[in-house]
Amino acid sequence: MTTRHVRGLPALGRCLVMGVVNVTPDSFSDGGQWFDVDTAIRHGLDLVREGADIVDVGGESTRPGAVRVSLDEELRRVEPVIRALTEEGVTVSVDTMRAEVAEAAVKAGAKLVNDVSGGLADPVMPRVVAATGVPYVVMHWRGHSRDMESRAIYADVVTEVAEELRKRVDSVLAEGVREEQIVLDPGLGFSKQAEHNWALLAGIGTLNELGYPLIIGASRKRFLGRLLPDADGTPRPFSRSDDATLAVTALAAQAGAWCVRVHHVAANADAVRVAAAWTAASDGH
Ligand SMILES: Nc1nc2ncc(COP(=O)(O)O)nc2c(=O)[nH]1
Repeated sequence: MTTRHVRGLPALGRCLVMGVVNVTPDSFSDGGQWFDVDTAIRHGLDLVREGADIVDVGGESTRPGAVRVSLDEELRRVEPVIRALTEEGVTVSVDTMRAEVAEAAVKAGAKLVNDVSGGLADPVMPRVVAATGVPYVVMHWRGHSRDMESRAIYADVVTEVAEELRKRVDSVLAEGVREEQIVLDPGLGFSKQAEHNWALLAGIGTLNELGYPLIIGASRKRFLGRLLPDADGTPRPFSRSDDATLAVTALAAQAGAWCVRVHHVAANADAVRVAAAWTAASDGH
């Protein structure tokens, strides 16, 4: 699945690396660092130099408990960054749940719409994505940040997430989105407890059986910190979770992820190449 081509996006025979530029004051893992437009643009270019194949630009924090920003504020944050990075030849995705932001982002040059709500937050989104024709990330989601944790209840998380993603795919296809536009994402950390995230990572093969490219977004998330607590039991902070992210990247790439969404690009760009070399050698046997 890692070599699957998604229209308008690089096809490199390996898992792609999507670098994150959160133009927000409050994202959980890097809130505020790239809130200034010029800083965000420079950071996006740095990520490409580090090896990012795609730069994901988001203007609204999706961390648990986050309060939504206005449409105008989200547009103000992302549009200039997307336009400037596109003008520099960068392949840009827009991380948004809003159809109007997605439409403006594609007009500014975005080549992929990354919708953490999978079309549930804004019912107009699938029609807008259908009209633009760009690839569309349908992520598994069970509600907005403010109360997503109350919905983290599963009897069999892999089966249920796969089934709910299948339903979202059917719904967006019915709105005119084409099969070849769809990319799926299990939504690690979104209405999931740590054990659910690990089960979904172990279930990448099952999720791939849905038949669509898969993005994995584990970078710096809390379940990694909880796995690696400090001596006093304190979960490792996100700022020191890049090494654990790297291990997930290599394993996810080898398990068949189409793309990983990460903050620290350079090391993860190495990890996907290691996974590709290892897979190529094992395929040779
Ligand atoms: N497709 C996709 N998009 C996402 N956007 C934001 C976050 C939250 O993490 P961040 O605040 O560090 O960006 N996670 C995902 C994810 O897992 N998958």
